[in-house]
Amino acid sequence: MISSPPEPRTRIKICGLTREQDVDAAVAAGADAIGLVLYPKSPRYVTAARAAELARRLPPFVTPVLLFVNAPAAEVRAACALLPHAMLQFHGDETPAECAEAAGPGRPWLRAARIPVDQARPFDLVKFASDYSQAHALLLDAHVEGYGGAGLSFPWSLLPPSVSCHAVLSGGLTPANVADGILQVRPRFTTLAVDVSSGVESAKGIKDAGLIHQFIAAVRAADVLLARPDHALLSAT
Ligand SMILES: O=C(O)c1ccccc1NCC(=O)[C@H](O)[C@H](O)COP(=O)(O)O
Repeated sequence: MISSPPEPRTRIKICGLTREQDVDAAVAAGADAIGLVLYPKSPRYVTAARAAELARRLPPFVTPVLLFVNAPAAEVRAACALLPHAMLQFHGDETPAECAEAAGPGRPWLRAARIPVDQARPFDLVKFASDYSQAHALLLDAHVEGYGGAGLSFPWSLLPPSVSCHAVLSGGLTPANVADGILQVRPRFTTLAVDVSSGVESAKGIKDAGLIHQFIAAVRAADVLLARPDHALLSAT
């Protein structure tokens, strides 16, 4: 059971960056983390060397996150050697033991929980959180072909009322729906961050600085609402 004080602001990860100007735009807008996709089948793929080049632009306290899909542990370790401060995101079918082995001791990792968009297919998130209890947080994403980054949401209402873990809401978030997502989902978890890729893009792997700013402004607006003592009433109406 994790017990943390309430988060004053929602942390934000912008995922799938491939260009210097997009890293700079994410930082300028106030992102807490950037995601670099080390999955060769992704249209947002970057090599580990390119990821390290992009991550060198980051100021202190903005975290690079390396995303893998079913990569061998040796490949993960080799990338970590180039980006010693990176966090990891396992977004495939990795077991808890495979995640722990690839990350090695002391390096924090996120595990994607790929939640069916079809309401008829049950997904036991409480059991998943227990199975992946060594994860720093669960990243809640829609179960899509190609593993992720498809811009599709899962039905947030299907999430259990209470799960004792840190969570990152993702999957089809946009400047228009992220505030609603935070209001609906944050009360169910120990803390909640958000993650976006497609919703701030003009094309796959090409981010739009204006959309990144709009997305982060919408998150901040949700934070202001959540800080109000009557926020439960507001989100119910
Ligand atoms: O971005 C990809 O191409 C990708 C490929 C394989 C696995 C995961 C991938 N991306 C993950 C993400 O960008 C996010 O963590 C998440 O899926 C949200 O993506 P989006 O729905 O596009 O906002």
